[in-house]
Amino acid sequence: MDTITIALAKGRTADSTISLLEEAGIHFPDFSPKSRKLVFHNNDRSVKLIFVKAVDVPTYVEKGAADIGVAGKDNILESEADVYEILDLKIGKCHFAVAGKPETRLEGSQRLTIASKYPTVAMKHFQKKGIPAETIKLNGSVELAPLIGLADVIVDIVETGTTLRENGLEVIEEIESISTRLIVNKASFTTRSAAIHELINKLKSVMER
Ligand SMILES: Nc1ncnc2c1ncn2[C@@H]1O[C@H](COP(=O)(O)OP(=O)(O)OP(=O)(O)O)[C@@H](O)[C@H]1O
Ligand SMILES: O=P(O)(O)OC[C@H]1O[C@H](OP(=O)(O)OP(=O)(O)O)[C@H](O)[C@@H]1O
Repeated sequence: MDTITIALAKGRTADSTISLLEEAGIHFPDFSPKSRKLVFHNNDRSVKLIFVKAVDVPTYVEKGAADIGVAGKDNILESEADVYEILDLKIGKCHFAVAGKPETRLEGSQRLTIASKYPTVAMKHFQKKGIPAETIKLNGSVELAPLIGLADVIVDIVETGTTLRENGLEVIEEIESISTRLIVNKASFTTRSAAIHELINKLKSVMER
């Protein structure tokens, strides 16, 4: 039997994604949220689940190491991976925003320095606005950058707004909504069409409930 490989983001969206797959009738008996195991099979071994860093999911799918991926729209946009985005799983909801100190103005600046875990998204956004900008890539705690003068503003994920608020920052501009998406490798979409569509349809019917 042909096995479909799904790359799933470790981290905060993993448990909800597993629950969704279980609701769709795809069970992983060995899975436990605390486990350090990275590879799981479903009961009939038709689906293999691999756990990868959230940021790496689009790469695994683009390169064909996984047929399907479950990743945040943030990482899909940042990677610019050449994959099909098929389904919005409506989990991990948040949005991209430009944020900074309350007095910060974007317009009229000579050249903005933007700190972000998402430099490609940030640069594209400011290019579209016609505002000269340079990016500094950070890997976390991005909210620190405007506070200590490393950058004028940040482009980051905002969910509840707590992290911004507790650091005296504000949303200056919302960029776009983020949620977890199902992506598919372009070759697999053709060569494994039946198995992939079966899985997509199972997930769709759970989403419609
Ligand atoms: N505060 C948040 N609220 C809701 N969804 C979020 C939030 N932060 C991130 N996400 C979504 O969840 C996905 C996984 O986030 P998670 O924090 O687990 O991974 P990460 O940002 O790569 O962190 P780490 O570097 O610690 O592994 C992100 O790609 C994004 O789509
Ligand atoms: O609006 P909120 O609900 O406060 O959520 C937003 C925060 O969550 C994410 O950080 P994460 O927890 O992944 O930490 P890190 O990127 O700083 O490591 C994001 O980068 C923000 O800092």
